[in-house]
Amino acid sequence: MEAEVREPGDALAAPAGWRPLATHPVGAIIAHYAERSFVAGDPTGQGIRVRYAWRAMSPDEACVVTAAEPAALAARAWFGARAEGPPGHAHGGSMAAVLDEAMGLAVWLAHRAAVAAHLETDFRRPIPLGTTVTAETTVGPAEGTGKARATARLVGDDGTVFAEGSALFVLLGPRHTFAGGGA
Ligand SMILES: CCCCCCCC(=O)SCCNC(=O)CCNC(=O)[C@H](O)C(C)(C)COP(=O)(O)OP(=O)(O)OC[C@H]1O[C@@H](n2cnc3c(N)ncnc32)[C@H](O)[C@@H]1OP(=O)(O)O
Repeated sequence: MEAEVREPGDALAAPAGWRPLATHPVGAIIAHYAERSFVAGDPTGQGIRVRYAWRAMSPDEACVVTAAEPAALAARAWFGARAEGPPGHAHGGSMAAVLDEAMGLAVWLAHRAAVAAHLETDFRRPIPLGTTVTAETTVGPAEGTGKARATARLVGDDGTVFAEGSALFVLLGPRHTFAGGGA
């Protein structure tokens, strides 16, 4: 039997100073993919609900990237009964999945479409089911032949850091085969 879990209500709304991802010219395209994804693609389900947001960045912010109009990406994420791992708490895989997708989409927004090549996660505190957290991301500049590093953390509304992630993304080019696909 699934645990009784508090619904997020308005808690998934963009934080103050942030706007829904679909209102950003590039973000609108990215949001289209997020709507289909395993992580954010079930906005009313009992697993993970994720809503992305962006804000403009000033050129002197630490994680400035190469986009013409630098933008930061964050997410509000809620963990429901189907995201359960330890009793009453979020599964580590669900936390890592939120970190992975938030970092990935932040790289898409800063650079271009990319896939994770290497992902690390530190789990700092268990997330009680029914909790809404903010996924904060940073993205570094493009490196080498086309890769970028990103970080993300899941932060509670009281400032609790539940998990931290870092990842290397490979920026997709003509030699890659990720467009389309499926059976
Ligand atoms: C809604 C949208 C979702 C957003 C996405 C969310 C993120 C995801 O979950 S993506 C899905 C999970 N990821 C995958 O399935 C990727 C599977 N892996 C692959 O397809 C390939 O290994 C791929 C594309 C990452 C790299 O392949 P390829 O481009 O041939 O790599 P390659 O040329 O060897 O390496 C490119 C660079 O990356 C580096 N690199 C590649 N893999 C790694 C790795 N695991 N660790 C460290 N460095 C690596 C290489 O050293 C090289 O560096 P440099 O440019 O300095 O020489």
